[in-house]
Amino acid sequence: MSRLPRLHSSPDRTYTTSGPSMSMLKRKATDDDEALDQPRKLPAIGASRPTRALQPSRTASNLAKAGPSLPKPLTKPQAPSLTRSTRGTSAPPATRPPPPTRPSATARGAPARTVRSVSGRVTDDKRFSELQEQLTSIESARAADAARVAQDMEAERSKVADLQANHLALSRELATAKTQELTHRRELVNASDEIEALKKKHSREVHDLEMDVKQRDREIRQVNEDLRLCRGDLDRERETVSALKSTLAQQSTAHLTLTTQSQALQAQMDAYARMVADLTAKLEAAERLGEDLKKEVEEAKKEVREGEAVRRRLHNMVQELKGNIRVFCRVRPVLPSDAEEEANMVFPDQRDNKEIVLSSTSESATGQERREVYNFGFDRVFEPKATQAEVFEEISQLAQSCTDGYNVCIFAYGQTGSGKSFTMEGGPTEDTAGMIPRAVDQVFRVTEEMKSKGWEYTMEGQFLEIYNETINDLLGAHDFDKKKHEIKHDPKTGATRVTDINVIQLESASQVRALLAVAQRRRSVAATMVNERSSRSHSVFTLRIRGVNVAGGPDGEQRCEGSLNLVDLAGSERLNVSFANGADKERVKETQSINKSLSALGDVIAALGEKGAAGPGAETKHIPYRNSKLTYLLQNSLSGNSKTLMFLNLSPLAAHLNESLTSLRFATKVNNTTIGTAKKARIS
Ligand SMILES: Nc1ncnc2c1ncn2[C@@H]1O[C@H](COP(=O)(O)OP(=O)(O)OP(=O)(O)O)[C@@H](O)[C@H]1O
Repeated sequence: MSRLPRLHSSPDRTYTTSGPSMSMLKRKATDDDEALDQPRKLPAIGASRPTRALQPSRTASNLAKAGPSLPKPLTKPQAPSLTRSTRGTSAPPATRPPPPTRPSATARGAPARTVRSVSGRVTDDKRFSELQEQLTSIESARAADAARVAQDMEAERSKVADLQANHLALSRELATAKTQELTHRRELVNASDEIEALKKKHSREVHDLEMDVKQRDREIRQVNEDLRLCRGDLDRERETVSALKSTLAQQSTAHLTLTTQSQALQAQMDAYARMVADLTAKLEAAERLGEDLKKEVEEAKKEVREGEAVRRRLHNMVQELKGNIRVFCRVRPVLPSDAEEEANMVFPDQRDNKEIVLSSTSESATGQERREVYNFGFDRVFEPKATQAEVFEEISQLAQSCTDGYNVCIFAYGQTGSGKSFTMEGGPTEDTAGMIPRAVDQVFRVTEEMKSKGWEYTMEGQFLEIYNETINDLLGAHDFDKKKHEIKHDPKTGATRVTDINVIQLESASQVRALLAVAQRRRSVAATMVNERSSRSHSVFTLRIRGVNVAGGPDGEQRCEGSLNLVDLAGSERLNVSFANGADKERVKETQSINKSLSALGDVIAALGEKGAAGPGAETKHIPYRNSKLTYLLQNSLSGNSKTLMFLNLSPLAAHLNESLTSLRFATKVNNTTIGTAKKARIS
């Protein structure tokens, strides 16, 4: 607010010339005018200056002060008195020479009085005219002063008028300012309220934002965790995809043929194929001929089904003739990493490939060189140069049996590093793919073909390992399976179930391969002195297959259920080979557990052989399946209508000769065993 000049509140205030001069007032007014443009401080309402008494005007005082220099105001000039007593104040000063003594009238006579009176009158007239002049000048000075005073008065009046006008304007301004102040105060109050409300709103918003930020932080942490898991999954998926890609590349040119089927069966099959073609042609013709020929079509269909039943019976017969338990021996090639000497192994039977002969030389006590020769015969012996495709050719029909409703079990047995995993799982390329992926491919291919004969199949798979007599799910959600699994057999259906194990519906061969890759990574692998990445557990891949034929299959059967168990056994080496120093207790425990389960497997096979040899009536013979988790799990695949194949994998190195001989003797025992109804032809 501007600092306005304080004005007397009373309208009748009298301004005197002792107040601020005009120029000051003007300057002040100018300052005030300028100040009006600025924010001003308004005077407090009702404040007023103390009223001052009206002062004599400067002109009057000036006049008063000019006393000594100016003649005193004059009274009206009077004629001089002729008597002393009538002498007025205008008598000449005392210093004046005393007037001549007047002679009395009697004494002086008239002429004397007349002289004296004329001279006095002349003096007085002179004096009077001087006074007259003084008076005139005084009066003119006074008139001039009066005019000046009047002028000053006029100026003061106009100033007063200006000030009053100014006062009025300021009063109005004050009133306006008050109104504005009130408005501003109201606005201020409103603004304060608004600010308060805004502050509250702001603090609410800040609080909300803080909560939001915390929520976002939590979400970010969650998202980061998800991201980490996703990255882990992605890495795993990438590995799977790369494995799948390589597998796919292998499969693109894979060509598997079934050549081990007997000539007779093949001829029969061809005949039936021709017959099916004829019947199909007849069927088409019959359909064209209409309703009358439907009966013939039905008969033709029946013949097709009967043909399929005959094929199955013949196929089964061929398998049974080959023996329900068979042993294949496979020797791995010498690897670039093998530093040791090669063992002496020969394969004399080049036509049927059923023999292997090992020989060793040692020095006798007498210093003579002693040569020992060991001759073994099996259903088939594969030399180191045998390819995966050649090996699979021999087992493909066995794998196919599971689509006909049989339980099939294929083992790989042998010491660590002898090539079990290579045989069962194989390498990443198409050529090196092992028995499991090839068998799975074949099963899917066969089930596809069987669709044309009315069969619809569903398949499911599980993959587990037995490590230290504990079952571990290889297809579980996590790398380390903490669940406790139990093996349950259904005596009515002969089905085997493992509790809490992941059983996955299988839709395609590639899906199975992806699962196998995941399972393979999880297998318990530990370092030993013999093989850097030695598998110290038994892995069991089980593929269960269920077929439904609504129209009825061979022999009118409408359902069949089979299983394919592919077992990669842990290394069979003896304790003292792997752990000569016995330092690693965990490894010693592993090996003891492995040896226990492998000897339990041998015992079960031996007991089954004894039971088979005893013939009918030996049903009650005890088979020690429960002696190990492995034999208990495979109980239904080692007896009854099951078909069992054991691969004996051998190392070609001389350093492993003793282990190889131990394995060969065990395999011979198994090979000499007869299980079930079929008699195995012995060739040794
Ligand atoms: N037929 C073969 N052709 C080429 N390489 C082979 C063959 N058999 C085995 N190998 C190689 O020999 C090495 C050992 O084989 P593998 O791991 O299969 O032995 P293993 O018996 O399964 O051993 P473990 O008991 O430790 O699992 C591997 O490097 C494998 O690739």
